Amino acid sequence: MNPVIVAIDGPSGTGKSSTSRAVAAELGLSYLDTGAQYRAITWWMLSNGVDVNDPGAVADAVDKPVIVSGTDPGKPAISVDGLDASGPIRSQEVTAAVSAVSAVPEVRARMVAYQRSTTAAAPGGIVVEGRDIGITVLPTATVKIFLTASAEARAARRSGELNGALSVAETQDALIRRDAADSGRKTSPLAKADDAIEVDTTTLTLEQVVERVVALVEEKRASR
Ligand SMILES: Nc1ncnc2c1ncn2[C@@H]1O[C@H](COP(=O)(O)OP(=O)(O)OP(=O)(O)O)[C@@H](O)[C@H]1O
Ligand SMILES: Nc1ccn([C@@H]2O[C@H](COP(=O)(O)O)[C@@H](O)[C@H]2O)c(=O)n1
Repeated sequence: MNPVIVAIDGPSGTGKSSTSRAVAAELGLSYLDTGAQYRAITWWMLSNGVDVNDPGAVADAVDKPVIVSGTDPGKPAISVDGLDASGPIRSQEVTAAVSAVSAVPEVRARMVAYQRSTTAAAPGGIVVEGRDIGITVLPTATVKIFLTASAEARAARRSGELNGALSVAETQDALIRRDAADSGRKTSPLAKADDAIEVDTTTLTLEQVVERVVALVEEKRASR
């Protein structure tokens, strides 16, 4: 039987990473965080003096960094040129620049090829999370989920994580700006696939979301 491939997309802060890791762990699947890859290439561009607002300069440098993603849901890992990048890719500087870098078509082409080869190399199946997985990266995924949540709920969740570095209102503005950039770009924008199942997480606990997604995957597995 073909391996189970689960695509989880949605706007920022809807719970994609937390849900995807827990679902993969529960079902014994691999896990791929594609947002971490776009963050990693952005971190490399910033660290190497590339103007992230110049698409030509970003495209010229696209093949230079060596980015390697781990696929163990219990131990998410990402390295750039052999260095652990899991901390620096979460900085505010990277978060503010990532939408500009990820809009560059050459960046997307490189990342999508890597995401597809990682999926093909996961014999037991995989959960892949991002913005364009269901439509562009893995259009034949076994199950497609699109997570949503109100802007207020997402901002409250995120600002709790940032230990007060930004107010809830500032966090909400930043999330809305990033979603607008990600939804508005020409190449492979953030969007829900027609055959994706939408799960609104606003009033659900993480455990409830995981339970729902696991049930949807099990249902699909049983009907194959
Ligand atoms: N259903 C939920 N209820 C409450 N908090 C949640 C829920 N799901 C996730 N969270 C919390 O919200 C925060 C954001 O979750 P997570 O990083 O999984 O979202 P994301 O969609 O991957 O975000 P981004 O796209 O910005 O990387 C985390 O602190 C997480 O623990
Ligand atoms: N499939 C994807 C995944 C992510 N992006 C871009 O990366 C940014 C960071 O993603 P996080 O999930 O870590 O917040 C996101 O804002 C997008 O710009 C993407 O383009 N495609």
